[in-house]
Amino acid sequence: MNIAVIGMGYVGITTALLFCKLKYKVVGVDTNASKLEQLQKGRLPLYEPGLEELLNRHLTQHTIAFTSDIEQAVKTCDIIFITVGTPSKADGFTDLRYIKEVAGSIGRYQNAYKIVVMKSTVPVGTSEKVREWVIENQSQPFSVDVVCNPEFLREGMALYDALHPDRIIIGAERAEAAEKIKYLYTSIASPKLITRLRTAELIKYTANAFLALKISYINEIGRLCDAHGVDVGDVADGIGMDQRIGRAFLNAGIGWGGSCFPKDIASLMHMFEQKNIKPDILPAVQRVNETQVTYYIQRLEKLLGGVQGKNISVLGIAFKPNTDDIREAPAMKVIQKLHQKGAYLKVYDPVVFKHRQLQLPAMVCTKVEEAFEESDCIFLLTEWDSFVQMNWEQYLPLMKTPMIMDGRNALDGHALRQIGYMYYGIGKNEK
Ligand SMILES: NC(=O)c1ccc[n+]([C@@H]2O[C@H](COP(=O)([O-])OP(=O)(O)OC[C@H]3O[C@@H](n4cnc5c(N)ncnc54)[C@H](O)[C@@H]3O)[C@@H](O)[C@H]2O)c1
Ligand SMILES: O=c1ccn([C@@H]2O[C@H](COP(=O)(O)OP(=O)(O)O[C@H]3O[C@H](CO)[C@@H](O)[C@H](O)[C@H]3O)[C@@H](O)[C@H]2O)c(=O)[nH]1
Repeated sequence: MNIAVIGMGYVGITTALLFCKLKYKVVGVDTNASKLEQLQKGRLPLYEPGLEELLNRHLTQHTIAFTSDIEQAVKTCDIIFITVGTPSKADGFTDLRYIKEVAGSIGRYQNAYKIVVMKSTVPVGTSEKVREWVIENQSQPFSVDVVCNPEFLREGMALYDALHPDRIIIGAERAEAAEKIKYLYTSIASPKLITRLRTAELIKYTANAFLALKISYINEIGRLCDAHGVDVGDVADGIGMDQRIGRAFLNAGIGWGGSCFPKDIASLMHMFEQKNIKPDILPAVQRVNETQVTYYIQRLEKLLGGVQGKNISVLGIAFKPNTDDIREAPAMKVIQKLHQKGAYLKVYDPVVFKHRQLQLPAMVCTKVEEAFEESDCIFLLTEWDSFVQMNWEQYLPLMKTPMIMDGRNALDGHALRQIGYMYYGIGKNEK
């Protein structure tokens, strides 16, 4: 059985390599020539641990190929995964233009029965539309099934999550099509839920919104912890021991970002609005996240007696560790806001600037020590292991004012205070 994966981003590359690992022959399709060229040479066009080795293994074994020729891919593959982007516009409207384009091509070049699998995150009802868009473009009638198999991988953990998902959701209108997709995953031991198309689409959004809700909730509780001198990490540990709640996604900090939570919550709200239902919880989840950045900056202003003219150094710009992705990264918002307030900014990230050239109102450091030199405050915004584990003591003498604002509550405040730093987090009031 041959598999085509259309859209070589985080999800597409991971999906393609997963199925190679599961012993299928895969062709990866994209419209971006430079991405394809890199992939063909065994280079990953993004930073994601573990994927490049797997890519090279399967290129050597000829079990993976890359092409811009969607016609050939459609004609030679029985199962076609769609993994193109589904960005949301400012009003939450999900831009389905890439999905529609691909569905049109599938219809145009269809030469036999195909199963089209939606791995891209799409609003309720889209998979049904995809089937219509395929059929509309067919030159002669061929049968087609559309299955929704949402992806739950986390960036930075993509390969592990693809191999060990908590669950595999398969939405379909025809049981035979669902069974065929379930069969692809036979060697993955995770529970598999077969459900309706629309249900599968909604499960994806609801899961992301719930995870963001957990984070916003603990961040709001963190503010109350500050008012009472209570440690939010201890509260999270205590409530997380209740199996009905769980400890995951209760790490307080600067808030959630990335390519998924912000756009998926906006899309989910839009789905409510389209049906004239007013969501109450989702706007609050967004609001806490937006005001969390302001809360940190106000705290910093208070501690430094204003930030104008102060040297502030940001450590970490990726939206989370182990990725070079800066989409909706809280660090970007912090940099813009501090710049507007007249702070002099430096920024260091161990990975991002090796892969991306960015226009920032900040000096980009090539070594971590440059960030400490003459700085009034180190603002940690991505909890890379290299930051958590580094020898902070050796950099202290380089600073003008030895202050750390820990935007991820990731450092050992007690140890840092002992070596002479003024250390602050949010809701971080450990004994
Ligand atoms: N990034 C994640 O961690 C993640 C996790 C789960 C689900 N998702 C969802 O998966 C989808 C893809 O996300 P991503 O981050 O991998 O996207 P991405 O933006 O990194 O990559 C999308 C790729 O699709 C390609 N593309 C666009 N139009 C095309 C066309 N007509 N034909 C062929 N290729 C085309 C682009 O060139 C790009 O390489 C989105 O719906 C997203 O919400 C993402
Ligand atoms: O306790 C926590 C956990 C996460 N975050 C932040 O939340 C954001 C998202 O983190 P994470 O979920 O680990 O990363 P993503 O790669 O965006 O993955 C999410 O979005 C993907 C795309 O839809 C889904 O597939 C995943 O299941 C879902 O976890 C990041 O800014 C994190 O720093 C916190 O602030 N506190």
